[in-house]
Amino acid sequence: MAVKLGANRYGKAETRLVHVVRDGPVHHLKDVNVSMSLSGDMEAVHLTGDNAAVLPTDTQKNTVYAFARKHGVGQIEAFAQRLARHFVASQPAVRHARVEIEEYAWRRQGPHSFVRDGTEVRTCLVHHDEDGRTTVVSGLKDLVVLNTTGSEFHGYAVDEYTTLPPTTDRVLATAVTARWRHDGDTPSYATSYGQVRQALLDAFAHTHSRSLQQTLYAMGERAITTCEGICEVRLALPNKHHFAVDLSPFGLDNDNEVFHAADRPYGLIEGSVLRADAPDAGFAWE
Ligand SMILES: O=c1[nH]c(=O)c2[nH]c(=O)[nH]c2[nH]1
Repeated sequence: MAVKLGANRYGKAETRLVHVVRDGPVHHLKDVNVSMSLSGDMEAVHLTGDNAAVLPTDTQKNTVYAFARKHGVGQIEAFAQRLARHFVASQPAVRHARVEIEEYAWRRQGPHSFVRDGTEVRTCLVHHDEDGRTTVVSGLKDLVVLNTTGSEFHGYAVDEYTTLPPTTDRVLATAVTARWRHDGDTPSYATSYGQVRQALLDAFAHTHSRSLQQTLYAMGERAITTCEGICEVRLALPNKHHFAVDLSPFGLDNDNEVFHAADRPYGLIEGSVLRADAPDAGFAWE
């Protein structure tokens, strides 16, 4: 039977880097998790055990630390591009690099004191290939938001297994995972991040929701129409259900005041919102 090698990539996953910039008595902190995958002419290592084309994943990890020392970290999108370009430019067998970074936020408490800022995580995904094509996707995850009213869900399809009561007033809560694709030059990834995050929050807070799907579209639309340089937003919104507790056994009413915050199962609403003339995504999301 004829067998051949299919798609493959390799790299160091989850290099945890904490970088302290000592600016006199005032220190600055970056806390990131870097994962990379390299691909290219890797037939020999798989088929014959010839490792000549393989830059060890251990070296990749060392490069992350060395680059932090030499160039600093800065915006994660820029750090990821520096790493991706380095591997494609310096290793003849490497034709494509994929670098994914998560950044954990620390809020300043003093000149050298910090407190972890909630659960929210900033993310990026960068691809760079030997033809000089670079794609940049920025994002965030675990941004937890909740509206205590302004959310309805009724008029849905019904069959013999439907028991969900329609509602015109419910709690709407989710942990936002959002990723947005840049097309063209984004002058400042820091500014862009703040703008998109705010657009997502504004749309969540100010949309009178008839479904989480409608809220998802409003969030993506707000980001695309108000933030320069992004052409597509992908969102994943778990519906963190809040069920009003039946307090009638205790002779108590419950007018949407006491809820059971259910953990699982949860509805998972996912979708992409694009500028109508968005260019082809190529390998950006891979
Ligand atoms: O906003 C919602 N969308 C759904 O698709 C759905 N399904 C469900 O049971 N509750 C909800 N809520």
